[in-house]
Amino acid sequence: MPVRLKKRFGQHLLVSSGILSKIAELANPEEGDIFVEIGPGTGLLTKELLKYPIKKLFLIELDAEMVDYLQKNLKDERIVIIQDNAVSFNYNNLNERKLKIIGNLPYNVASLIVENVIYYYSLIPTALFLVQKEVAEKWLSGKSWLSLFIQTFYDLEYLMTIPPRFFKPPPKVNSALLRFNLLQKAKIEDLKNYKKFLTRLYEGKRKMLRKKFSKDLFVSAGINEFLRAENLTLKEVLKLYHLWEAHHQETPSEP
Ligand SMILES: C[S@@+](CC[C@H](N)C(=O)[O-])C[C@H]1O[C@@H](n2cnc3c(N)ncnc32)[C@H](O)[C@@H]1O
Repeated sequence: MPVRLKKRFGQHLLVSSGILSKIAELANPEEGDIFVEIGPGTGLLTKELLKYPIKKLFLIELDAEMVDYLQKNLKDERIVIIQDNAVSFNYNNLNERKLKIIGNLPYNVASLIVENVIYYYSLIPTALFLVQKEVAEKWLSGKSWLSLFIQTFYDLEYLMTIPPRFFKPPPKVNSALLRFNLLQKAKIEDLKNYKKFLTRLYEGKRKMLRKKFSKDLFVSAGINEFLRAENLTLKEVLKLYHLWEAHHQETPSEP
């Protein structure tokens, strides 16, 4: 029985077999790999991945009806189906040391799902995500808190654009496939604190830096306090964060 597709779960299934097999290939599945697929839906991409000699494939799907469909239709001893929310999923609970992630993400919560993945970066050397093209461009831009948060840990590669006609039902927008490659050096220990700093820095992007943190912070970092967050490089943001973290500078300067 076919499954009823639900808008609230962002269910736009990728139905082009050529593109599905290309995406699986681009995920670079190797013998012995442990994969996690976020939002497997009816399992079309899942089946492509299972053609490779991977060791295990965890499927995280929120929709109970899809979970039921997968349980009945996908028979492979390497899969573990988990009904859970990828926005808050705890990857440590899988008890694996290394996970490769793949997902044609539900567009309404793609940013939240990716933010959650970043908290587990030390487990995840690489990830492949299909998202709304505009969202991919935002993550690549280096001009939003999440873009900086992602790029602190991962190098992003834009792999391809996929037009609406390859999905069922077709979304209104183009989609983009992005690869995340873990950067060698992790530079941050307290990611929640880093998020707190970044969201404050990028909130009201047009505001000058001096409105957001104490002037001393910018003097210590040698960064012009009259600049705006969107003008900063990742290196400068990290410099500011480490100084802020060390000195707990909280108060913005006087106007
Ligand atoms: C865009 S569809 C992709 C389906 C399939 N992978 C494909 O490529 O055809 C997104 C899938 O994510 C599931 N989903 C939506 N929100 C979710 C969440 N918060 N956590 C996990 N899965 C979710 C939807 O039910 C749906 O199956």
